[in-house]
Amino acid sequence: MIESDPFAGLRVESDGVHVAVAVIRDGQGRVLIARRAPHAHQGGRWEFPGGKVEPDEDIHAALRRELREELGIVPRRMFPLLRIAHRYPEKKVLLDVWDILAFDGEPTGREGQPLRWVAPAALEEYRFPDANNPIVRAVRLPHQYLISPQPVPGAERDFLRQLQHRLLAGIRLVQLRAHDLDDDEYTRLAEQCRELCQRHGALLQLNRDPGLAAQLGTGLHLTSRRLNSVSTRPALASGQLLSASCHDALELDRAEALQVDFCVLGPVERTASHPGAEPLGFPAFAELIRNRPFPVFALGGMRATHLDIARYHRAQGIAAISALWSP
Ligand SMILES: Nc1nc2c([nH]c(=O)n2[C@H]2C[C@H](O)[C@@H](COP(=O)(O)OP(=O)(O)OP(=O)(O)O)O2)c(=O)[nH]1
Ligand SMILES: [Mg+2]
Repeated sequence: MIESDPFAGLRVESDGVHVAVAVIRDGQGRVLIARRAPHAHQGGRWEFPGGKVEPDEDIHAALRRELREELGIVPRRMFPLLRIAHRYPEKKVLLDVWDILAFDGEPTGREGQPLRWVAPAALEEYRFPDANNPIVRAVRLPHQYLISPQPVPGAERDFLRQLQHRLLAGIRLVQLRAHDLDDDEYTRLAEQCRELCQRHGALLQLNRDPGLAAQLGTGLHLTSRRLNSVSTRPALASGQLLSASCHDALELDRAEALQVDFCVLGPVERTASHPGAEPLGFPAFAELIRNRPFPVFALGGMRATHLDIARYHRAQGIAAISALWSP
């Protein structure tokens, strides 16, 4: 079954060339890439399969046709991933990127193009067109972002034990949110979390001053207040991700200006942790993240069962405290 797009039927508002792009995954989580013909636009670079949407097509028809023509497969289950408007010196494109989770057939390079199945972490080794950077980032991120509850001072061991359980259960992206700890307590706990996360191949985002993340070599998560107060992107080494909390279009604009690697946006649903906040709902969430060149997680009242509806609305996935900490 093909998941429909909440924006299907809407004509593309960009004046760029609308391109259907497929992130095709196999059972091991590897992603299929192809090498563009030498004389094509962006020739010789690696790409995610796809091509231009014809004037009489919607995005699903274009994906089905391109995947049949280029690879000989039929997509069965897909979610929208990102839409990226990018201006090359010679042309503008709007990459409409879809995650293909199930398909029929065995992909072959039907136009003679070399194909490769690549682990997400190895995508960095390939040269893609410049517009593809957000796609590579989204492919490498998981679909669940665990935000820690406030650790009780003195009960750090219980906290770390629970974090380990969650990592063993498959959590791969964690934010240490602990505003109640003083700087020394936070730093000690952050070092222990970093070690645990490293051991499980998970990414850790520190929600503290930027210097600590730089010093410990972790990612950095900006609260919306910090997002609004920093004027330049905090210095982090490559591979250390910058994320931010956003509530509205202005904060998403700021995040975009700082070139964040990903965001959370909410509250999408009513949530016990912020009872006064008016929820956005998924349609407004989808409208706010439309054409943002970075992955966005839905936050606020999310449970694991919201994952499909969130992804249907083009979220990277869900972010949550209690539902992911003690499900
Ligand atoms: N398919 C694909 N196109 C990309 C990617 N990144 C990127 O910038 N593009 C650009 C390059 C091209 O300008 C445009 C896609 O055009 P295309 O050459 O694949 O179009 P097509 O399959 O319809 O082929 P044709 O009709 O031009 O022969 O989008 C990507 O990852 N995959
Ligand atoms: Mg193509």
